Amino acid sequence: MISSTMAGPARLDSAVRLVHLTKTYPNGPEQVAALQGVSLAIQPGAFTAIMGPSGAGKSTFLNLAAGLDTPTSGQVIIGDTDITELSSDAVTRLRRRQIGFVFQSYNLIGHLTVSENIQLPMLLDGRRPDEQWQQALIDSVGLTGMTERLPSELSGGQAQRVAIARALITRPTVVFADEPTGALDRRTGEQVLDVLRGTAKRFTQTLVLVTHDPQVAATADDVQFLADGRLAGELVAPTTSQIAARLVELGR
Ligand SMILES: Nc1ncnc2c1ncn2[C@@H]1O[C@H](COP(=O)(O)OP(=O)(O)OP(=O)(O)O)[C@@H](O)[C@H]1O
Repeated sequence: MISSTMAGPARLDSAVRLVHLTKTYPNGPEQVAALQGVSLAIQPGAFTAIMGPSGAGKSTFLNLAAGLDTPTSGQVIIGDTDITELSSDAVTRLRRRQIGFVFQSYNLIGHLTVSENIQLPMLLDGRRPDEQWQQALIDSVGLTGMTERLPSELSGGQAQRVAIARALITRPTVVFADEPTGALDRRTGEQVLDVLRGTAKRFTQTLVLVTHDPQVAATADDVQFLADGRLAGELVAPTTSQIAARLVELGR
């Protein structure tokens, strides 16, 4: 699973490795230190939840780890590639091939059908979608028969299933999800989480998920806590109440 002590030099068996990662945002004349030296290694196939109080740096962590944003200093290593050494075009290519990202707000393209939305990452990468794989994904996330609908004709849960299929169409090695159940009611959120976790397991993908919800985090292999931009402990296979207690300590 994860260990912050595993984040030292060269470990090729990590799916994602962060080394002394920092991110500082300008805020008028001041600077906001959103991440302050985070080192972490995540093993292939692990399901890791990231938790912490509001403003702790969770989204920043995820955006940097997924190559959506660049760190102020430190390294992000996906497989055996240090993406902080790549050009932005090369990061985009690597992201399109190895990384899937699921946002809280689905981020579907309104005038494209379900099927077209799912195919988009392949088309943007100049590749033809594998029809068998696409159908397997559609069936796997429970969208059979809905492929010609527009996003406006979907419920929130269905829209998030489309976003999950879109994240997986490129067969990424790592899937990052930022509050993927945050906009859904509990029952729909649980179903969407089952889909995300189930597909990640079936296709041996590493899953890194930011959540505020202790029940969601309790389904992970382990939970990493962030507070004030720093790692603030780990719980392996925790219960919901252990997670809730830790969040209270951190002043959620
Ligand atoms: N683009 C930005 N410009 C300036 N400051 C930012 C920017 N993005 C994030 N921050 C600041 O960095 C810190 C960490 O933000 P981040 O969104 O990563 O926290 P979070 O743990 O995801 O919070 P939440 O749970 O509320 O979503 C906060 O103080 C935030 O205000």
